Amino acid sequence: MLRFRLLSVPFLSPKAQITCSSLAIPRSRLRSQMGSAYTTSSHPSKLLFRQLFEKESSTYTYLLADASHPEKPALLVDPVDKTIDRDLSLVKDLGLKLIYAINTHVHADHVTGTGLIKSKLPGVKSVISKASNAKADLLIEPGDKIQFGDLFLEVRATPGHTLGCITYVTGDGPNQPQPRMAFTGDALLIRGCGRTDFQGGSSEQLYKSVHSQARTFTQNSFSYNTVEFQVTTVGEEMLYNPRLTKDEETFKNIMANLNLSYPKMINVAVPANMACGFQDTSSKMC
Ligand SMILES: N[C@@H](CCC(=O)N[C@@H](CSS)C(=O)NCC(=O)O)C(=O)O
Ligand SMILES: [Fe+2]
Repeated sequence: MLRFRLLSVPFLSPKAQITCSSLAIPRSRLRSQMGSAYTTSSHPSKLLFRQLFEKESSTYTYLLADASHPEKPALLVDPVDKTIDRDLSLVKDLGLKLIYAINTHVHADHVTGTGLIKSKLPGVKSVISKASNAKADLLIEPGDKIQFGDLFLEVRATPGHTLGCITYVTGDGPNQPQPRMAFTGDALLIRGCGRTDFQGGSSEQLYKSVHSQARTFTQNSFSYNTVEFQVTTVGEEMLYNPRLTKDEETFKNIMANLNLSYPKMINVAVPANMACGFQDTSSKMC
């Protein structure tokens, strides 16, 4: 049974909103796309969804909003410092009200934009897991529910890539988008998974957390991550993922022998991301 703790934000009405957009879309086309709700089945969906790319780190940010709500509340998942102006410009163009800037984890490959967003839009709340030990306005825990308009994201624990990694999952129930969408950060990648040799990483935890969460989804639920453009499904990964389809011991052996070089930003990004991306970690803005 999931424990839901509703996060309250003073200016947010009981209904919430989300929206997303790709950088590749010329600004002139954005307004015309705004009216088309993201829908993947005959089930009516109010979710607008955009995937945004940051080319230096090759990472993705997701913008989600409840387009049917009068205030069009929105949130950004894994914003990058370098692309904040672009993201906020898009939020403005689409007539959205950004209420949350959320991280899946303390990233090693880019500096988060959550602090910069707060400095430009003081009403926005930064969000990260309590278990990450990072600073944010809202320190979420598994079972929490992040409401935006009539839509919400569930908070699921998927630790193992780093300490306190979270997967955010679109809500279940009437008027929630179907199939469900999971924002997995770097926990589950397409035919891969996050490495486990960073802060708080554990191949045992990653294996267990991804498998236990996967069992709670239908096979056609979507999985979006921070480092790959395409979407995959939970069912596809449970069948074809070359790491996670192995038994746990084989998985641990694979993960112990990846021999990957470290991301070039790691020594800057990890300390800054403990405080919303600020180099001055005593900043009051986080
Ligand atoms: N040398 C690469 C390193 C890329 C890398 O470490 N990617 C991370 C996700 S970003 S924290 C990862 O977990 N990769 C898993 C994998 O199997 O590749 C670089 O410099 O970018
Ligand atoms: Fe990562």
